[in-house]
Amino acid sequence: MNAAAFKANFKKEQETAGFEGYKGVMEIIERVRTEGDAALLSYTEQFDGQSPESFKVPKERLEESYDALSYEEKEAFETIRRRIEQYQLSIKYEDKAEGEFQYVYHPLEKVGVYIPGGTALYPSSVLMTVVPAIAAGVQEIHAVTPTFESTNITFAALYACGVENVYTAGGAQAIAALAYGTESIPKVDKIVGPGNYYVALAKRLLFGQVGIDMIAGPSEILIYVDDAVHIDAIVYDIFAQAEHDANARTFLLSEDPAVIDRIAERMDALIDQQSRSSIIHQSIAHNHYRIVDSRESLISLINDVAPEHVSIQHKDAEMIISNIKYAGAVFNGYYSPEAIGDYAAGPSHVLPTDGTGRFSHGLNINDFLTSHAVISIEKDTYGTIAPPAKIIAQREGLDAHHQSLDIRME
Ligand SMILES: NC(=O)c1ccc[n+]([C@@H]2O[C@H](COP(=O)([O-])OP(=O)(O)OC[C@H]3O[C@@H](n4cnc5c(N)ncnc54)[C@H](O)[C@@H]3O)[C@@H](O)[C@H]2O)c1
Ligand SMILES: [Zn+2]
Repeated sequence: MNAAAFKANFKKEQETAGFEGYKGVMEIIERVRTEGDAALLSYTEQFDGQSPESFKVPKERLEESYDALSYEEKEAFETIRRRIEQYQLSIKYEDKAEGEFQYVYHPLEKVGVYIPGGTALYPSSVLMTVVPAIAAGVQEIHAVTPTFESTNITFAALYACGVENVYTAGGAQAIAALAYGTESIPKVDKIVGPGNYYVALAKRLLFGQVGIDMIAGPSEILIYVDDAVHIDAIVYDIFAQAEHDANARTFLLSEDPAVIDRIAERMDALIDQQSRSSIIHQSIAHNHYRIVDSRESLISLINDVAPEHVSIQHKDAEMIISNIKYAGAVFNGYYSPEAIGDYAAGPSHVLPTDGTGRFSHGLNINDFLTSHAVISIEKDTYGTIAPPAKIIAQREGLDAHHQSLDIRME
C-alpha cells in the first residue's frame, strides 16, 4: 500500500468505528447517571463477570499488594517514579506577572484516573498518570480499574504512588461514575488515562460534564526504517504494539520495499512464539500496514495521521524528525524504542490516538493545572483602550457596556 491509499483507509476506519459504538456507550452513561451504583454493578457483572461487594478497595489490599512485591520490583517503581517526576517538574508551566497582567496556575482539586485492566494490567499507566498529577499538586486522586484479584500489581503501583482512593470498576461505566458521581465513587473535575474503545468513547461523550485529557484509545505506532535497520528489533517493536489489543495498529514505512519484505518474513517466523500471539495475530490481520513510498509523501502522511507513537530508525532521523509537526510522541533512534517510553523514558505514555494528535498532546503535568489571567488595568492604559472598546460596544448595540466604559472616562 502506498501513502495515499493508506490515508484514505485510515480515515474511513476511524469513522466507522466511532459511529457503531455510540449507542451502546450512551446507554451505559445514561444508566449510571440515573441509577448510580446499581447500574455500575450490573455492568460490572455483564462485562467483567464480577460482583464486587463494594467498589472501594480497602487500604489493606493496596498495602498487601505492595508488600508482596520483591525488593527489585519496589526499587524499579521508585526509580521510574523519580525519573517521571523529575521530567514532569522540568516542563511545568510557571506563573507570569508582567505589568498590568498576571497569569496564574493552580492544581486541579479532584482528578479521576482510569487504569486499564481488561486484557492486561498496566502498573506503568499508574505511574504515567498519577506521578504527573501528584507533581502538579492535585490533592484528591480517585483511581478506577477493572482489576478484581484481591491483591495485584496495579494496586501495588497505586500504593507505591500514594493513591488511597481506588475502585474496582472499568469500561464506560467507570468513566460515567467519575463524571456524575455515584454512591461509592465521587464526581471529579477531570478524568485522565488510557483505555479501550469503550473508555475512549465514554470520555469523548462526557467531555463538558467533566474535563478529559484526550482520547487515548487503542494504541498505534508508525515505524519508519531504512535498509540498515536491525530486522528483529523492528519485529519486536511491531509485536510490542500489536500485543496491547486486537485493535492496536502498527504501520511500517520505508522507502525500501526489500526491507519491508525482510521484516514481514521475520514476523511470520516469530509470531507464534509470542505469549500473546493470538492478540497479535488479530491486530496484525486488520491493523498492520506496510507502506512504501517517497520520503516526502511519508512525512506528509505522518503529519496527516498524527500517530500516537512515531519511531524513526533511519540514518536521516534528524532531518525527518525536524519535519514532523503532529504526533503523540516521537522516538528517535535505536535506543529509543517505544517500549522504553512505555515504562521509563520520562514523558507519559498516555498519548493521543486515532488522529487526535492533530489537536491534542500527550498527558503531562500541565494537564493537571488550570489557569487564569488577573487583569489590573491602570488609569493611563484605560484612557487609551476604552475609546476603541466603546466603538465596538456601540456597534454591538450593548448600551450598558458603553455606559460602563464611558462613566470611567469622565
Ligand atoms: N494510549 C495510551 O497511552 C495507552 C496506554 C496503555 C494502554 N492503552 C490501551 O488501553 C487499552 C486497554 O484495553 P483493555 O480492554 O485491556 O482494558 P480497559 O480497562 O480499557 O477495558 C476493559 C473494560 O471494557 C469494558 N468492555 C469490554 N467489552 C465491552 C463491551 N462489549 N461493551 C461495553 N464495555 C465493554 C469492560 O467493562 C472492561 O472492564 C488498550 O487498547 C491499550 O492499547 C493505551
Ligand atoms: Zn506499548
